[in-house]
Amino acid sequence: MESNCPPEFLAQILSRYALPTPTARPHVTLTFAQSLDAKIAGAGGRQLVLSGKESMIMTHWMRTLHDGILIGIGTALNDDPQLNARHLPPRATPYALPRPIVVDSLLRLSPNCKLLKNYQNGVGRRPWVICSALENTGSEISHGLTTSRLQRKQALETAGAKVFEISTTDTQLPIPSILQTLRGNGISSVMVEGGAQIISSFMQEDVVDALIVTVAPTMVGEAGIGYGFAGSSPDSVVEFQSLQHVYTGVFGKDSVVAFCTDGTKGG
Ligand SMILES: NC(=O)C1=CN([C@@H]2O[C@H](COP(=O)(O)OP(=O)(O)OC[C@H]3O[C@@H](n4cnc5c(N)ncnc54)[C@H](OP(=O)(O)O)[C@@H]3O)[C@@H](O)[C@H]2O)C=CC1
Ligand SMILES: Nc1nc(O)c(N)c(N[C@@H]2O[C@H](COP(=O)(O)O)[C@@H](O)[C@H]2O)n1
Repeated sequence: MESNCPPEFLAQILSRYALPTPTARPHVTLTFAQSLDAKIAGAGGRQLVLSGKESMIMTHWMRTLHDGILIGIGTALNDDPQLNARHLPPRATPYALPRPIVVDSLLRLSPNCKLLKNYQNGVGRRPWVICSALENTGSEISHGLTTSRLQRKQALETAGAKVFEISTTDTQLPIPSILQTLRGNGISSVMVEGGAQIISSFMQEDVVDALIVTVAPTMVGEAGIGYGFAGSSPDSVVEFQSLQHVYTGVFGKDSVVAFCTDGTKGG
């Protein structure tokens, strides 16, 4: 256990994983850092370091608790993240590293990204890429992709990625199918780190067992990137009935608030 994580926080979060894993999907922890005005990135998607040192360590510690860590291709392309636990203090027993999972319908991920470089250098788990089983030529052209779908798949596999194809008729990959694929391939717990569209989709599907939000004392402004919820309107709010507040704490300058389900949903 890391000293940066208060025992009551640990107890609440770890109790989620003591519950039986749902049969149809992994345990899902949705976590991100936001400003006071609920932005997770700057104008045009500029990556912001919102978390201070203490809450960032908490996030890295959380990463080690999960089998997988999932992001959308928007975050992968924008941030080129590593998704490891490098901010944790060194210790004799290596930390468990989560498997990076990128949701990427069209296979836009770069074979030169840090996730693949780290894997090639033996300092990261093999990344998994989840894509659509169907080609979408219109979208591929609009994203300026010049190589064929098969060429992109082969380039990613050559670089070390494992590619999973999911059937979909939608422009986006269905979250339940993604989760089912992960569960079927040995992932019992997944930490979803964003970005904006992925956060919105997971909230929309109501498949979140733990929601852990770092709130930094920062204002980003209206041009910043936030997440949304299609079911909400100016006249109504959407309540997550199954999420109960379990912890609020101070990590350096940030507040971290955690909600968990009672473990009865998920099938
Ligand atoms: N503060 C924080 O904690 C964090 C901030 N960020 C920030 O978020 C921003 C990126 O967010 P965003 O651009 O929204 O990108 P996302 O990382 O949310 O990826 C979105 C893309 O994922 C693909 N996708 C496929 N299926 C789905 C689905 N069911 N739901 C949602 N997306 C799906 C789509 O691309 P396609 O159709 O090509 O498959 C979509 O455009 C960056 O600026 C980053 O810095 C990111 C993480 C955490
Ligand atoms: N917890 C947290 N705080 C912030 O301020 C952030 N910007 C993020 N971003 C997420 O972390 C990823 C970067 O991870 P690495 O440092 O490369 O390991 C980034 O892509 C977002 O998913 N998170």
